[in-house]
Amino acid sequence: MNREGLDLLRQGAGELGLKIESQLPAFERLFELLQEGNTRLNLTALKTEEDIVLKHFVDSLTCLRGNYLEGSLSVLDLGTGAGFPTFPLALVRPELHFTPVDSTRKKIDFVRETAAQLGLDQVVPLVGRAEALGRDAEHREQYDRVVVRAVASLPVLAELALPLLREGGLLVAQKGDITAEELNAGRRAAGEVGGKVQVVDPFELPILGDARTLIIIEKLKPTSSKYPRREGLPTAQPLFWNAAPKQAR
Ligand SMILES: C[S@@+](CC[C@H](N)C(=O)[O-])C[C@H]1O[C@@H](n2cnc3c(N)ncnc32)[C@H](O)[C@@H]1O
Repeated sequence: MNREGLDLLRQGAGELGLKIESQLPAFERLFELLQEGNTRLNLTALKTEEDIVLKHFVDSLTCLRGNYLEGSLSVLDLGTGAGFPTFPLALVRPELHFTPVDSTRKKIDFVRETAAQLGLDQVVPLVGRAEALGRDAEHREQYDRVVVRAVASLPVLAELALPLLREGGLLVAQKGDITAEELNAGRRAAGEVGGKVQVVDPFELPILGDARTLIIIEKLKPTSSKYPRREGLPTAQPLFWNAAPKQAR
């Protein structure tokens, strides 16, 4: 990473109230590994240094707003892709235990190799679909937190994530500008799967000013064994919502 990239990272993290001076070498290494991985595997659409620093690293760190990820918690990252938000969060919060999950094996292979290169023993990746893990006793109702960035609309996320959370656990969903319709469907879906939307926190991405919303859903009671529905259905037929299923942010 060049000096401009490091300055952007320092500044972006600083705007979030984070001091990351001692982690900068690890972020530089992550940047290199991501660039190598992109050349080999075409992992992410973001390729410029500024985009990777601001839209992957700083954007992932915004999940720390509101202090919902403090302490020695088990955190499942649903649809981690090339390891986001897991890697930036794991670098600045080493006490968190991460299970980054993705249905694409080549992405999880990359996440595993990268975690090993960065010495992040507390990051243990898993290939799988959230629908299957949510019905597997080894994973159902086992996690303190589910974090998610850029995977699906809020009603889909509620159905996929809430079965994985223990009672009292939180879904921390980092999204773009959310419409009233999506939020309304998300509230109803959360109720259906045993949760409640507790916080809707709109904010701007540091430096770029892009609209973001951090949504916190708390799991209040066990999820009905009806959920999650079979693979693909939560996305194809989102609970309480007829809008385009592919909307990710
Ligand atoms: C747009 S990418 C986002 C990746 C990453 N969270 C980020 O912020 O860069 C969405 C990822 O979610 C994964 N995904 C989508 N639905 C999933 C499911 N039901 N279970 C597991 N992974 C899923 C896809 O394979 C893809 O890698």
